[in-house]
Amino acid sequence: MTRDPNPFPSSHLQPRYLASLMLVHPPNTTAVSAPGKVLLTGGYLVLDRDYSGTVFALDARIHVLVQQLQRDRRPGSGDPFTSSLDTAKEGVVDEEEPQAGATQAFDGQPEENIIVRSPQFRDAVWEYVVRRCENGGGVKVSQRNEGPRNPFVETSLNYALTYTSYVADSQDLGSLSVTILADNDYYSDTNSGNDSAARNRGGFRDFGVTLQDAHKTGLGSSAALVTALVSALVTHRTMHPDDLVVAREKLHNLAQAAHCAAQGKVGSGFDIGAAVFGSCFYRRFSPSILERLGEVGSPSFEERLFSTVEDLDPAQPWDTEFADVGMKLPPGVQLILCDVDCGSQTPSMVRKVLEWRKQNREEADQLWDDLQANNEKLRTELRRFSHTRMSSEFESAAIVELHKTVRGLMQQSRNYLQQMTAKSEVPIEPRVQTELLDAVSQVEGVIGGVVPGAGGYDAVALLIKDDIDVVIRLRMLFEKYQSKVEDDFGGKIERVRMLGVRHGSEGVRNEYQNARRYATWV
Ligand SMILES: Nc1ncnc2c1ncn2[C@@H]1O[C@H](COP(=O)(O)OP(=O)(O)OP(=O)(O)O)[C@@H](O)[C@H]1O
Ligand SMILES: C[C@@](O)(CCOP(=O)(O)O)CC(=O)O
Repeated sequence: MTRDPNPFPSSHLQPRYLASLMLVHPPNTTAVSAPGKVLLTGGYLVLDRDYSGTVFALDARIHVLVQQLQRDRRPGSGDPFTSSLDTAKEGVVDEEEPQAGATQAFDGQPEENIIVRSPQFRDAVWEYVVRRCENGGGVKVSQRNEGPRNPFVETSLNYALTYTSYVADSQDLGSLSVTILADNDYYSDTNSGNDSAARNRGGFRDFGVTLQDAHKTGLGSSAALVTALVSALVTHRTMHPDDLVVAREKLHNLAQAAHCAAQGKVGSGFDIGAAVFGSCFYRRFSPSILERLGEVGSPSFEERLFSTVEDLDPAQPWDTEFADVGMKLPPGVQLILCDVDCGSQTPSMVRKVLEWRKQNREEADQLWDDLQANNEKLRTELRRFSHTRMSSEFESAAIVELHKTVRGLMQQSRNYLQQMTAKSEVPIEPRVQTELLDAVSQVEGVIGGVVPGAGGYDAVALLIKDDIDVVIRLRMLFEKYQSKVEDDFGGKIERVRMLGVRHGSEGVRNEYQNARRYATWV
Protein backbone atom coordinates (compact mmCIF):
# COMPACT_ATOMS: atom_id res chain seq x y z
CA MET A 1 0.00 0.00 0.00
CA THR A 2 1.53 3.33 -0.99
CA ARG A 3 0.13 6.26 0.89
CA ASP A 4 1.68 9.66 1.20
CA PRO A 5 3.13 10.27 4.66
CA ASN A 6 1.09 12.57 6.86
CA PRO A 7 2.60 16.01 6.32
CA PHE A 8 1.82 16.91 9.94
CA PRO A 9 2.66 13.78 11.89
CA SER A 10 3.07 15.29 15.42
CA SER A 11 0.28 13.45 17.16
CA HIS A 12 0.35 15.48 20.41
CA LEU A 13 -1.06 18.54 18.64
CA GLN A 14 -4.76 19.15 18.14
CA PRO A 15 -5.79 18.06 14.62
CA ARG A 16 -7.58 21.32 13.98
CA TYR A 17 -4.45 23.25 14.89
CA LEU A 18 -2.37 20.96 12.71
CA ALA A 19 -4.57 21.62 9.73
CA SER A 20 -4.45 25.35 10.31
CA LEU A 21 -0.68 25.20 9.95
CA MET A 22 -1.35 24.75 6.26
CA LEU A 23 -2.83 28.24 6.04
CA VAL A 24 -1.04 30.64 3.79
CA HIS A 25 -2.02 34.01 2.42
CA PRO A 26 -4.67 33.17 -0.20
CA PRO A 27 -3.67 34.06 -3.75
CA ASN A 28 -6.03 35.86 -6.12
CA THR A 29 -6.07 33.07 -8.63
CA THR A 30 -5.69 29.32 -8.36
CA ALA A 31 -5.70 26.90 -11.28
CA VAL A 32 -5.85 23.13 -10.90
CA SER A 33 -6.58 20.30 -13.33
CA ALA A 34 -7.39 16.60 -12.95
CA PRO A 35 -7.41 13.80 -15.55
CA GLY A 36 -10.05 11.48 -16.95
CA LYS A 37 -9.65 7.72 -16.70
CA VAL A 38 -9.98 4.37 -18.37
CA LEU A 39 -10.42 1.26 -16.22
CA LEU A 40 -8.43 -1.14 -18.39
CA THR A 41 -9.18 -4.13 -16.17
CA GLY A 42 -11.33 -4.71 -13.11
CA GLY A 43 -14.78 -3.46 -14.16
CA TYR A 44 -17.36 -4.78 -11.61
CA LEU A 45 -14.60 -6.63 -9.71
CA VAL A 46 -13.28 -3.35 -8.30
CA LEU A 47 -16.60 -2.74 -6.55
CA ASP A 48 -15.57 -5.45 -4.11
CA ARG A 49 -12.52 -4.90 -1.87
CA ASP A 50 -11.46 -8.51 -2.42
CA TYR A 51 -10.61 -7.56 -6.01
CA SER A 52 -8.90 -4.65 -7.71
CA GLY A 53 -8.55 -2.68 -10.92
CA THR A 54 -5.88 -1.19 -13.16
CA VAL A 55 -6.84 2.34 -14.08
CA PHE A 56 -5.02 4.57 -16.54
CA ALA A 57 -5.22 8.33 -16.27
CA LEU A 58 -5.69 10.09 -19.58
CA ASP A 59 -4.24 13.25 -21.06
CA ALA A 60 -7.78 14.71 -21.24
CA ARG A 61 -8.15 16.90 -18.17
CA ILE A 62 -10.75 19.13 -16.54
CA HIS A 63 -9.37 22.50 -15.49
CA VAL A 64 -10.74 24.71 -12.74
CA LEU A 65 -9.78 28.31 -12.28
CA VAL A 66 -10.74 30.03 -9.00
CA GLN A 67 -10.54 33.80 -8.76
CA GLN A 68 -11.16 35.99 -5.76
CA LEU A 69 -13.83 38.60 -6.42
CA GLN A 70 -14.89 41.97 -5.13
CA ARG A 71 -18.14 43.68 -5.93
CA ASP A 72 -16.76 46.94 -7.29
CA ARG A 73 -14.57 46.98 -10.34
CA ARG A 74 -10.91 47.74 -9.84
CA PRO A 75 -7.67 46.87 -11.56
CA GLY A 76 -6.25 43.53 -10.55
CA SER A 77 -2.99 42.88 -8.85
CA GLY A 78 -0.70 41.52 -11.50
CA ASP A 79 -1.95 38.00 -12.08
CA PRO A 80 -2.22 36.61 -15.63
CA PHE A 81 -5.99 37.23 -15.89
CA THR A 82 -6.42 40.82 -14.82
CA SER A 83 -6.68 42.41 -18.24
CA SER A 84 -9.27 39.99 -19.57
CA LEU A 85 -11.35 40.47 -16.45
CA ASP A 86 -11.49 44.24 -16.81
CA THR A 87 -14.75 43.96 -18.67
CA ALA A 88 -16.22 41.51 -16.21
CA LYS A 89 -18.93 42.66 -13.81
CA GLU A 90 -16.81 41.84 -10.84
CA GLY A 91 -13.04 42.20 -10.61
CA VAL A 92 -10.15 40.28 -9.12
CA VAL A 93 -9.11 41.65 -5.75
CA ASP A 94 -6.18 41.69 -3.51
CA GLU A 95 -7.40 39.56 -0.63
CA GLU A 96 -6.35 42.12 1.95
CA GLU A 97 -8.60 44.87 0.59
CA PRO A 98 -12.09 45.33 2.06
CA GLN A 99 -14.94 44.10 -0.09
CA ALA A 100 -16.40 47.46 -0.96
CA GLY A 101 -20.13 47.40 -1.57
CA ALA A 102 -20.61 43.89 -0.19
CA THR A 103 -24.13 43.32 1.07
CA GLN A 104 -24.84 42.06 4.58
CA ALA A 105 -26.26 38.58 4.97
CA PHE A 106 -28.74 37.71 7.76
CA ASP A 107 -25.92 36.94 10.21
CA GLY A 108 -24.21 40.31 9.84
CA GLN A 109 -21.42 38.92 7.66
CA PRO A 110 -20.90 40.41 4.20
CA GLU A 111 -22.85 38.35 1.67
CA GLU A 112 -20.57 36.00 -0.19
CA ASN A 113 -21.31 34.78 -3.67
CA ILE A 114 -19.81 32.20 -5.93
CA ILE A 115 -20.36 32.28 -9.64
CA VAL A 116 -19.44 29.14 -11.54
CA ARG A 117 -19.24 29.09 -15.32
CA SER A 118 -18.59 26.31 -17.79
CA PRO A 119 -18.27 28.59 -20.81
CA GLN A 120 -17.82 25.87 -23.45
CA PHE A 121 -21.53 25.11 -23.00
CA ARG A 122 -24.66 27.23 -23.48
CA ASP A 123 -26.33 28.59 -20.33
CA ALA A 124 -23.84 26.81 -18.08
CA VAL A 125 -23.73 29.40 -15.30
CA TRP A 126 -24.57 28.67 -11.68
CA GLU A 127 -24.74 31.55 -9.21
CA TYR A 128 -24.67 30.70 -5.53
CA VAL A 129 -25.03 32.55 -2.29
CA VAL A 130 -22.95 31.09 0.55
CA ARG A 131 -24.58 30.38 3.93
CA ARG A 132 -23.25 28.95 7.15
CA CYS A 133 -25.49 26.33 8.73
CA GLU A 134 -26.34 26.26 12.43
CA ASN A 135 -24.97 23.72 14.91
CA GLY A 136 -21.79 23.03 12.98
CA GLY A 137 -23.73 21.95 9.90
CA GLY A 138 -21.05 23.37 7.63
CA VAL A 139 -21.24 25.73 4.68
CA LYS A 140 -23.99 25.36 2.12
CA VAL A 141 -24.51 27.18 -1.14
CA SER A 142 -27.94 27.96 -2.61
CA GLN A 143 -28.37 28.46 -6.31
CA ARG A 144 -30.04 31.75 -7.02
CA ASN A 145 -30.31 31.81 -10.78
CA GLU A 146 -32.88 29.94 -12.85
CA GLY A 147 -31.97 26.85 -14.78
CA PRO A 148 -30.93 23.30 -14.01
CA ARG A 149 -28.79 22.64 -10.94
CA ASN A 150 -25.40 21.00 -11.24
CA PRO A 151 -25.14 18.51 -8.35
CA PHE A 152 -21.42 17.86 -8.89
CA VAL A 153 -20.56 21.57 -8.75
CA GLU A 154 -22.91 22.31 -5.85
CA THR A 155 -21.79 19.39 -3.69
CA SER A 156 -18.10 20.08 -4.37
CA LEU A 157 -18.61 23.68 -3.24
CA ASN A 158 -20.46 22.57 -0.09
CA TYR A 159 -17.84 20.00 0.85
CA ALA A 160 -14.75 22.05 0.00
CA LEU A 161 -16.07 25.23 1.69
CA THR A 162 -17.17 23.32 4.80
CA TYR A 163 -13.74 21.73 5.05
CA THR A 164 -11.74 24.89 4.38
CA SER A 165 -13.79 27.12 6.66
CA TYR A 166 -13.40 24.57 9.47
CA VAL A 167 -9.67 24.15 8.83
CA ALA A 168 -9.14 27.89 8.57
CA ASP A 169 -11.52 28.52 11.48
CA SER A 170 -12.62 31.56 9.50
CA GLN A 171 -16.04 32.98 8.79
CA ASP A 172 -14.64 35.03 5.95
CA LEU A 173 -14.59 33.10 2.70
CA GLY A 174 -14.97 36.01 0.30
CA SER A 175 -16.70 35.88 -3.07
CA LEU A 176 -15.31 33.73 -5.83
CA SER A 177 -15.51 33.27 -9.57
CA VAL A 178 -14.96 29.71 -10.78
CA THR A 179 -14.37 28.76 -14.42
CA ILE A 180 -14.51 25.13 -15.59
CA LEU A 181 -12.78 24.12 -18.83
CA ALA A 182 -12.82 20.56 -20.13
CA ASP A 183 -10.46 19.12 -22.72
CA ASN A 184 -12.38 18.42 -25.90
CA ASP A 185 -12.40 14.63 -25.82
CA TYR A 186 -14.82 14.45 -22.89
CA TYR A 187 -17.67 15.11 -25.31
CA SER A 188 -18.49 14.16 -28.89
CA ASP A 189 -18.54 17.25 -31.08
CA THR A 190 -22.14 17.25 -32.23
CA ASN A 191 -21.69 20.71 -33.74
CA SER A 192 -19.14 19.61 -36.34
CA GLY A 193 -20.89 21.49 -39.18
CA ASN A 194 -19.47 24.79 -37.94
CA ASP A 195 -15.85 25.82 -38.30
CA SER A 196 -14.22 23.84 -35.52
CA ALA A 197 -10.94 25.81 -35.58
CA ALA A 198 -12.80 29.05 -34.87
CA ARG A 199 -14.57 27.35 -31.98
CA ASN A 200 -11.27 26.32 -30.37
CA ARG A 201 -9.73 28.85 -28.03
CA GLY A 202 -6.66 27.99 -25.97
CA GLY A 203 -7.25 24.38 -27.04
CA PHE A 204 -10.79 24.29 -25.58
CA ARG A 205 -13.76 23.93 -27.90
CA ASP A 206 -16.98 25.90 -27.71
CA PHE A 207 -19.44 23.00 -27.97
CA GLY A 208 -22.35 25.28 -28.80
CA VAL A 209 -24.87 23.13 -26.89
CA THR A 210 -26.08 22.89 -23.30
CA LEU A 211 -24.37 20.41 -20.95
CA GLN A 212 -27.57 18.36 -20.98
CA ASP A 213 -27.36 18.03 -24.77
CA ALA A 214 -23.63 17.22 -24.85
CA HIS A 215 -22.77 13.58 -25.65
CA LYS A 216 -20.29 12.31 -23.04
CA THR A 217 -17.60 9.90 -24.21
CA GLY A 218 -17.32 8.22 -20.79
CA LEU A 219 -13.92 9.52 -19.65
CA GLY A 220 -15.16 10.31 -16.13
CA SER A 221 -15.95 14.01 -16.43
CA SER A 222 -17.70 14.22 -13.07
CA ALA A 223 -14.79 12.64 -11.14
CA ALA A 224 -12.22 14.88 -12.85
CA LEU A 225 -14.43 17.91 -12.25
CA VAL A 226 -15.05 17.17 -8.56
CA THR A 227 -11.35 16.45 -7.98
CA ALA A 228 -10.17 19.60 -9.75
CA LEU A 229 -12.83 21.76 -8.10
CA VAL A 230 -12.35 20.65 -4.49
CA SER A 231 -8.56 20.70 -4.95
CA ALA A 232 -8.64 24.21 -6.41
CA LEU A 233 -10.83 25.52 -3.57
CA VAL A 234 -8.78 23.87 -0.83
CA THR A 235 -5.57 25.12 -2.41
CA HIS A 236 -7.02 28.60 -2.85
CA ARG A 237 -8.01 28.90 0.79
CA THR A 238 -5.56 26.85 2.79
CA MET A 239 -2.28 26.00 1.14
CA HIS A 240 0.44 26.82 -1.29
CA PRO A 241 -0.21 25.26 -4.75
CA ASP A 242 3.24 23.64 -4.65
CA ASP A 243 1.96 21.48 -1.77
CA LEU A 244 -0.75 19.88 -3.89
CA VAL A 245 1.18 16.62 -4.12
CA VAL A 246 1.70 16.43 -0.35
CA ALA A 247 -2.01 17.02 0.25
CA ARG A 248 -3.17 14.41 -2.28
CA GLU A 249 -4.39 11.93 0.28
CA LYS A 250 -6.68 14.44 2.00
CA LEU A 251 -7.88 15.79 -1.32
CA HIS A 252 -8.65 12.22 -2.36
CA ASN A 253 -10.75 11.66 0.78
CA LEU A 254 -12.60 14.94 0.28
CA ALA A 255 -13.20 14.31 -3.43
CA GLN A 256 -14.47 10.76 -2.78
CA ALA A 257 -16.89 12.07 -0.15
CA ALA A 258 -18.16 14.87 -2.42
CA HIS A 259 -18.45 12.65 -5.51
CA CYS A 260 -20.38 9.94 -3.66
CA ALA A 261 -22.74 12.54 -2.16
CA ALA A 262 -23.31 14.17 -5.56
CA GLN A 263 -24.09 10.91 -7.34
CA GLY A 264 -26.19 9.66 -4.44
CA LYS A 265 -24.31 6.38 -4.02
CA VAL A 266 -20.96 5.04 -2.87
CA GLY A 267 -19.27 3.61 -5.98
CA SER A 268 -15.82 2.02 -6.11
CA GLY A 269 -14.20 5.44 -6.51
CA PHE A 270 -11.51 4.26 -8.96
CA ASP A 271 -12.23 7.33 -11.12
CA ILE A 272 -11.51 9.72 -8.23
CA GLY A 273 -8.44 7.61 -7.37
CA ALA A 274 -7.08 8.16 -10.88
CA ALA A 275 -8.09 11.83 -10.96
CA VAL A 276 -6.07 12.47 -7.79
CA PHE A 277 -3.14 10.05 -8.05
CA GLY A 278 -3.00 9.30 -11.79
CA SER A 279 -2.58 5.85 -13.29
CA CYS A 280 -2.50 3.19 -10.63
CA PHE A 281 -3.49 -0.19 -9.37
CA TYR A 282 -6.55 0.51 -7.19
CA ARG A 283 -8.29 -1.30 -4.37
CA ARG A 284 -11.40 0.46 -3.13
CA PHE A 285 -12.12 1.87 0.33
CA SER A 286 -14.67 0.28 2.66
CA PRO A 287 -18.01 1.96 1.90
CA SER A 288 -18.74 2.27 5.65
CA ILE A 289 -16.15 5.10 5.83
CA LEU A 290 -18.59 7.41 4.07
CA GLU A 291 -21.87 5.96 5.22
CA ARG A 292 -22.01 7.84 8.53
CA LEU A 293 -21.01 11.22 7.20
CA GLY A 294 -24.58 12.47 6.87
CA GLU A 295 -25.72 15.47 4.86
CA VAL A 296 -24.33 18.95 4.72
CA GLY A 297 -26.42 21.08 7.08
CA SER A 298 -26.98 18.29 9.61
CA PRO A 299 -25.64 19.08 13.11
CA SER A 300 -21.83 18.63 13.45
CA PHE A 301 -21.43 17.82 9.77
CA GLU A 302 -18.30 19.97 9.64
CA GLU A 303 -16.62 17.94 12.39
CA ARG A 304 -17.51 14.64 10.77
CA LEU A 305 -16.28 15.85 7.38
CA PHE A 306 -13.05 17.14 8.89
CA SER A 307 -12.46 13.84 10.69
CA THR A 308 -13.20 11.88 7.49
CA VAL A 309 -10.92 13.98 5.30
CA GLU A 310 -8.09 13.97 7.82
CA ASP A 311 -8.56 10.25 8.52
CA LEU A 312 -8.91 10.74 12.27
CA ASP A 313 -11.42 8.04 13.17
CA PRO A 314 -9.49 5.00 14.44
CA ALA A 315 -12.64 2.90 14.11
CA GLN A 316 -12.94 3.74 10.41
CA PRO A 317 -9.50 4.32 8.87
CA TRP A 318 -9.28 4.91 5.13
CA ASP A 319 -8.22 1.64 3.57
CA THR A 320 -7.97 2.54 -0.13
CA GLU A 321 -4.89 0.92 -1.64
CA PHE A 322 -2.87 2.43 -4.42
CA ALA A 323 0.12 0.78 -6.04
CA ASP A 324 2.18 1.59 -9.14
CA VAL A 325 1.07 5.21 -8.77
CA GLY A 326 1.88 7.21 -11.92
CA MET A 327 2.73 4.03 -13.82
CA LYS A 328 3.61 4.44 -17.46
CA LEU A 329 2.88 2.23 -20.44
CA PRO A 330 5.79 0.16 -21.76
CA PRO A 331 7.97 2.10 -24.21
CA GLY A 332 6.58 1.92 -27.73
CA VAL A 333 3.02 1.17 -26.56
CA GLN A 334 0.13 3.63 -26.71
CA LEU A 335 -3.43 3.56 -25.41
CA ILE A 336 -6.26 4.75 -27.63
CA LEU A 337 -10.02 4.90 -27.23
CA CYS A 338 -12.57 4.37 -29.96
CA ASP A 339 -16.01 5.81 -29.34
CA VAL A 340 -18.95 3.87 -30.76
CA ASP A 341 -21.42 6.62 -29.86
CA CYS A 342 -24.16 4.23 -28.66
CA GLY A 343 -24.19 5.14 -24.94
CA SER A 344 -24.79 2.81 -21.99
CA GLN A 345 -26.60 2.77 -18.67
CA THR A 346 -23.89 2.06 -16.09
CA PRO A 347 -26.01 2.17 -12.87
CA SER A 348 -28.62 -0.31 -14.10
CA MET A 349 -25.88 -2.56 -15.52
CA VAL A 350 -24.07 -2.57 -12.18
CA ARG A 351 -27.29 -3.40 -10.34
CA LYS A 352 -28.02 -6.33 -12.64
CA VAL A 353 -24.51 -7.78 -12.56
CA LEU A 354 -24.38 -7.59 -8.76
CA GLU A 355 -27.81 -9.18 -8.53
CA TRP A 356 -26.69 -12.07 -10.74
CA ARG A 357 -23.56 -12.49 -8.61
CA LYS A 358 -25.67 -12.62 -5.46
CA GLN A 359 -27.94 -15.29 -6.92
CA ASN A 360 -25.06 -17.39 -8.32
CA ARG A 361 -22.36 -16.86 -5.74
CA GLU A 362 -20.23 -19.93 -6.36
CA GLU A 363 -20.16 -19.63 -10.12
CA ALA A 364 -19.63 -15.87 -9.94
CA ASP A 365 -16.80 -16.14 -7.42
CA GLN A 366 -14.98 -18.59 -9.69
CA LEU A 367 -15.37 -16.25 -12.64
CA TRP A 368 -14.34 -13.21 -10.57
CA ASP A 369 -11.26 -15.08 -9.28
CA ASP A 370 -10.23 -16.24 -12.76
CA LEU A 371 -10.64 -12.79 -14.22
CA GLN A 372 -8.77 -11.17 -11.32
CA ALA A 373 -5.86 -13.62 -11.72
CA ASN A 374 -5.66 -12.89 -15.43
CA ASN A 375 -5.88 -9.13 -14.84
CA GLU A 376 -3.06 -9.31 -12.35
CA LYS A 377 -0.89 -11.14 -14.87
CA LEU A 378 -1.59 -8.42 -17.39
CA ARG A 379 -0.68 -5.74 -14.89
CA THR A 380 2.54 -7.55 -13.99
CA GLU A 381 3.54 -7.87 -17.63
CA LEU A 382 2.82 -4.22 -18.38
CA ARG A 383 4.83 -3.21 -15.33
CA ARG A 384 7.70 -5.53 -16.22
CA PHE A 385 7.90 -4.17 -19.73
CA SER A 386 7.50 -0.56 -18.63
CA HIS A 387 10.82 -1.00 -16.82
CA THR A 388 12.49 -2.70 -19.77
CA ARG A 389 15.16 -0.58 -21.35
CA MET A 390 14.68 -0.93 -25.06
CA SER A 391 18.27 -0.92 -26.23
CA SER A 392 18.48 -1.44 -29.97
CA GLU A 393 19.79 -5.06 -29.93
CA PHE A 394 16.99 -6.28 -27.72
CA GLU A 395 14.35 -3.94 -28.96
CA SER A 396 12.67 -6.04 -31.60
CA ALA A 397 12.82 -9.28 -29.57
CA ALA A 398 11.41 -7.54 -26.46
CA ILE A 399 8.65 -5.86 -28.44
CA VAL A 400 7.62 -9.11 -30.07
CA GLU A 401 7.49 -10.83 -26.67
CA LEU A 402 5.56 -7.96 -25.11
CA HIS A 403 2.98 -7.85 -27.87
CA LYS A 404 2.45 -11.60 -27.81
CA THR A 405 2.08 -11.85 -24.03
CA VAL A 406 -0.13 -8.81 -23.62
CA ARG A 407 -2.27 -9.80 -26.58
CA GLY A 408 -2.92 -13.24 -25.10
CA LEU A 409 -3.81 -11.83 -21.69
CA MET A 410 -6.16 -9.20 -23.12
CA GLN A 411 -7.87 -11.85 -25.22
CA GLN A 412 -8.28 -14.02 -22.12
CA SER A 413 -9.81 -11.08 -20.19
CA ARG A 414 -12.29 -10.69 -23.00
CA ASN A 415 -13.22 -14.37 -22.81
CA TYR A 416 -14.12 -13.93 -19.15
CA LEU A 417 -16.03 -10.71 -19.86
CA GLN A 418 -17.97 -12.52 -22.58
CA GLN A 419 -18.88 -15.20 -20.03
CA MET A 420 -20.01 -12.50 -17.60
CA THR A 421 -22.10 -11.00 -20.40
CA ALA A 422 -23.80 -14.26 -21.26
CA LYS A 423 -24.41 -15.32 -17.67
CA SER A 424 -25.59 -12.03 -16.21
CA GLU A 425 -27.43 -11.04 -19.40
CA VAL A 426 -25.90 -7.58 -19.17
CA PRO A 427 -24.26 -6.11 -22.31
CA ILE A 428 -20.73 -5.86 -20.87
CA GLU A 429 -19.15 -7.03 -24.12
CA PRO A 430 -22.16 -7.19 -26.44
CA ARG A 431 -21.80 -8.95 -29.77
CA VAL A 432 -21.35 -5.75 -31.79
CA GLN A 433 -18.36 -4.84 -29.62
CA THR A 434 -16.99 -8.38 -29.89
CA GLU A 435 -17.13 -7.94 -33.65
CA LEU A 436 -15.40 -4.56 -33.42
CA LEU A 437 -12.67 -5.77 -31.04
CA ASP A 438 -12.04 -8.82 -33.25
CA ALA A 439 -11.76 -6.56 -36.31
CA VAL A 440 -9.34 -4.08 -34.71
CA SER A 441 -7.24 -6.93 -33.30
CA GLN A 442 -6.53 -8.01 -36.89
CA VAL A 443 -5.03 -4.59 -37.74
CA GLU A 444 -1.24 -4.75 -37.91
CA GLY A 445 0.26 -3.03 -34.85
CA VAL A 446 -2.81 -3.46 -32.61
CA ILE A 447 -1.76 -5.43 -29.53
CA GLY A 448 -5.22 -5.95 -28.10
CA GLY A 449 -8.47 -4.33 -27.10
CA VAL A 450 -11.05 -4.55 -24.31
CA VAL A 451 -14.32 -2.99 -23.26
CA PRO A 452 -13.11 -0.96 -20.25
CA GLY A 453 -15.02 -0.10 -17.08
CA ALA A 454 -18.62 -1.19 -17.10
CA GLY A 455 -18.40 -2.04 -20.79
CA GLY A 456 -21.68 -1.67 -22.58
CA TYR A 457 -21.66 0.51 -25.62
CA ASP A 458 -19.02 2.90 -24.26
CA ALA A 459 -15.72 3.54 -26.07
CA VAL A 460 -13.41 0.52 -26.41
CA ALA A 461 -9.77 0.74 -25.24
CA LEU A 462 -6.90 -0.50 -27.42
CA LEU A 463 -3.23 -0.96 -26.71
CA ILE A 464 -1.33 -0.36 -29.92
CA LYS A 465 2.21 -0.04 -31.16
CA ASP A 466 2.96 3.66 -30.77
CA ASP A 467 3.24 4.36 -34.47
CA ILE A 468 1.25 6.75 -36.65
CA ASP A 469 0.87 4.05 -39.32
CA VAL A 470 -1.23 1.98 -36.91
CA VAL A 471 -3.48 4.98 -36.27
CA ILE A 472 -3.82 5.50 -40.03
CA ARG A 473 -4.71 1.84 -40.59
CA LEU A 474 -7.35 2.05 -37.86
CA ARG A 475 -8.79 5.25 -39.35
CA MET A 476 -9.12 3.43 -42.68
CA LEU A 477 -10.93 0.57 -41.00
CA PHE A 478 -13.31 2.98 -39.25
CA GLU A 479 -14.02 5.07 -42.35
CA LYS A 480 -16.96 2.95 -43.40
CA TYR A 481 -17.25 0.71 -40.35
CA GLN A 482 -20.69 -0.49 -39.32
CA SER A 483 -21.60 -3.51 -37.24
CA LYS A 484 -22.86 -6.45 -39.29
CA VAL A 485 -23.72 -9.06 -36.66
CA GLU A 486 -27.06 -9.15 -34.93
CA ASP A 487 -26.44 -7.89 -31.42
CA ASP A 488 -27.55 -9.92 -28.39
CA PHE A 489 -28.91 -6.74 -26.76
CA GLY A 490 -30.21 -4.89 -29.78
CA GLY A 491 -27.26 -2.51 -30.22
CA LYS A 492 -25.93 -1.33 -33.55
CA ILE A 493 -22.70 0.49 -34.29
CA GLU A 494 -23.24 3.08 -37.02
CA ARG A 495 -19.81 4.67 -36.81
CA VAL A 496 -16.58 4.41 -34.85
CA ARG A 497 -14.54 7.46 -33.96
CA MET A 498 -11.00 7.37 -32.63
CA LEU A 499 -10.69 9.86 -29.79
CA GLY A 500 -7.62 12.07 -29.67
CA VAL A 501 -7.06 11.18 -26.03
CA ARG A 502 -3.98 9.21 -24.97
CA HIS A 503 -2.46 7.82 -21.79
CA GLY A 504 -1.58 10.65 -19.39
CA SER A 505 -0.45 8.93 -16.15
CA GLU A 506 -0.37 12.09 -13.97
CA GLY A 507 -3.06 12.96 -11.40
CA VAL A 508 -4.17 16.30 -9.99
CA ARG A 509 -1.88 19.15 -10.99
CA ASN A 510 -1.26 22.82 -10.25
CA GLU A 511 -1.85 24.70 -13.52
CA TYR A 512 -1.01 28.22 -12.40
CA GLN A 513 2.05 28.40 -14.66
CA ASN A 514 0.01 27.31 -17.70
CA ALA A 515 -3.04 29.35 -16.90
CA ARG A 516 -2.66 31.91 -19.69
CA ARG A 517 -4.39 29.48 -22.01
CA TYR A 518 -7.63 30.11 -20.07
CA ALA A 519 -7.45 33.87 -20.66
CA THR A 520 -9.90 34.02 -23.57
CA TRP A 521 -12.52 32.11 -21.58
CA VAL A 522 -12.69 34.19 -18.39
N1 LIG B 1 -17.57 20.66 -18.24
C1 LIG B 1 -18.44 20.54 -17.24
N2 LIG B 1 -18.91 21.63 -16.62
C2 LIG B 1 -19.79 21.53 -15.61
N3 LIG B 1 -20.26 20.36 -15.14
C3 LIG B 1 -19.83 19.23 -15.73
C4 LIG B 1 -18.89 19.26 -16.80
N4 LIG B 1 -18.65 17.99 -17.19
C5 LIG B 1 -19.39 17.19 -16.38
N5 LIG B 1 -20.11 17.93 -15.50
C6 LIG B 1 -21.02 17.42 -14.48
O1 LIG B 1 -20.88 16.00 -14.43
C7 LIG B 1 -22.10 15.37 -14.87
C8 LIG B 1 -21.76 14.13 -15.69
O2 LIG B 1 -21.37 13.15 -14.79
P1 LIG B 1 -21.53 11.57 -15.07
O3 LIG B 1 -21.02 10.87 -13.87
O4 LIG B 1 -22.93 11.35 -15.55
O5 LIG B 1 -20.60 11.42 -16.31
P2 LIG B 1 -19.12 10.95 -16.46
O6 LIG B 1 -18.42 11.15 -15.17
O7 LIG B 1 -18.51 11.65 -17.64
O8 LIG B 1 -19.41 9.46 -16.84
P3 LIG B 1 -18.54 8.13 -16.81
O9 LIG B 1 -18.29 7.81 -15.35
O10 LIG B 1 -19.43 7.15 -17.50
O11 LIG B 1 -17.29 8.39 -17.54
C9 LIG B 1 -22.81 16.45 -15.66
O12 LIG B 1 -24.21 16.23 -15.65
C10 LIG B 1 -22.45 17.70 -14.88
O13 LIG B 1 -23.22 17.79 -13.68
C1 LIG C 1 -18.77 -1.13 -13.18
C2 LIG C 1 -17.72 -0.34 -12.44
O1 LIG C 1 -16.85 -1.25 -11.76
C3 LIG C 1 -16.85 0.45 -13.40
C4 LIG C 1 -17.54 1.54 -14.18
O2 LIG C 1 -16.59 2.13 -15.03
P1 LIG C 1 -16.94 3.21 -16.15
O3 LIG C 1 -17.66 4.34 -15.45
O4 LIG C 1 -17.74 2.49 -17.19
O5 LIG C 1 -15.59 3.63 -16.67
C5 LIG C 1 -18.41 0.58 -11.42
C6 LIG C 1 -17.46 1.20 -10.39
O6 LIG C 1 -16.34 0.70 -10.23
O7 LIG C 1 -17.86 2.17 -9.71
